[in-house]
Amino acid sequence: MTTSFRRTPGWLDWYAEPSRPRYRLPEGAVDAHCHVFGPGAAFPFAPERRYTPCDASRDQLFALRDHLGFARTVVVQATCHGADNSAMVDALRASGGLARGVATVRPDVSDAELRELHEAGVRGVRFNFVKRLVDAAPRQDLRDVALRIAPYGWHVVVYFEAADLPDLRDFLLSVPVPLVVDHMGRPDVTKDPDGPEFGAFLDLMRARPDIWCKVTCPERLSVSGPPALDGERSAYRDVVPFARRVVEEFPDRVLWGTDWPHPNLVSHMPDDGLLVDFVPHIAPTPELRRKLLVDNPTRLYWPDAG
Ligand SMILES: O=C(O)c1cc(C(=O)O)oc(=O)c1
Repeated sequence: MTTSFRRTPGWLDWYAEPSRPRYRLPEGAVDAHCHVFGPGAAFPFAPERRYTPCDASRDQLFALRDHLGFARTVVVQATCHGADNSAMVDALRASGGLARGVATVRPDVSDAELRELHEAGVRGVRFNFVKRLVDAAPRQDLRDVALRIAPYGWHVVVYFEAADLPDLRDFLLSVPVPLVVDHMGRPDVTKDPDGPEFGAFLDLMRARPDIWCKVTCPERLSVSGPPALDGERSAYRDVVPFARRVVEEFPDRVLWGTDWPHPNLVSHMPDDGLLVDFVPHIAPTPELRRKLLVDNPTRLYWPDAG
């Protein structure tokens, strides 16, 4: 019996025919933030999910990787799969070592499960504080998880909104493993990049040398646009000052990714080829782009590759 899942009303499927980027990605470039969704018939979506996506399979993810010119992939567990990491692990196992993963685990996860996840290529866990996506786990549970994964050398990927940073800051700084912040902590880009809100995020980055930042998801944050559609090679201009600030101040601990298949977008679905052309606007030199796309993600996820 195959379970059929009905997409959340208004769901936007990923962009079917992405352009080729004009910007030619460097050798060894890593898409450091993307997901797989099911397919639902093989990997049912979690009952506690807050949305029901379209299918977005590992093979479709790898085809996009090759189309855009990435060499490697970091597959991040999507909240629609809860703590059932099987779709993500399946993608890692099918990748021939070209994909690493970030899992969602509960505090009672067994050591056998952690070892199996590590063997498959998982190198981190995700703590999600975005209220529309999950009921955030109690802080003590998250601390327990961090202690469980520390022996594996894993890090913690955190997803939060800028308004919640003041309340989260002390907890984040207490996590005893490296942190990787998704989507710059979702700044309000109508505010001043030199203002107190983004300043609080930059201060978090300055507080510890092992806090990394994904300068990702301009399509989620932009108010001004223009969208990465119809050949637009200079998209989401209001996000550029924020991302560029992070890249220039922390060049050795920034990462970039497509966020394909782009869950929960409502205004439009970006052409992933044009999204790649956003990168030169935020990393304006070849050296910064090599750090952002190759050196940093390789050091974090493939430390033995060198
Ligand atoms: O903003 C979002 O809706 C979103 C959701 C997820 C997820 O459901 O895992 O991941 C993301 O990176 C962003």
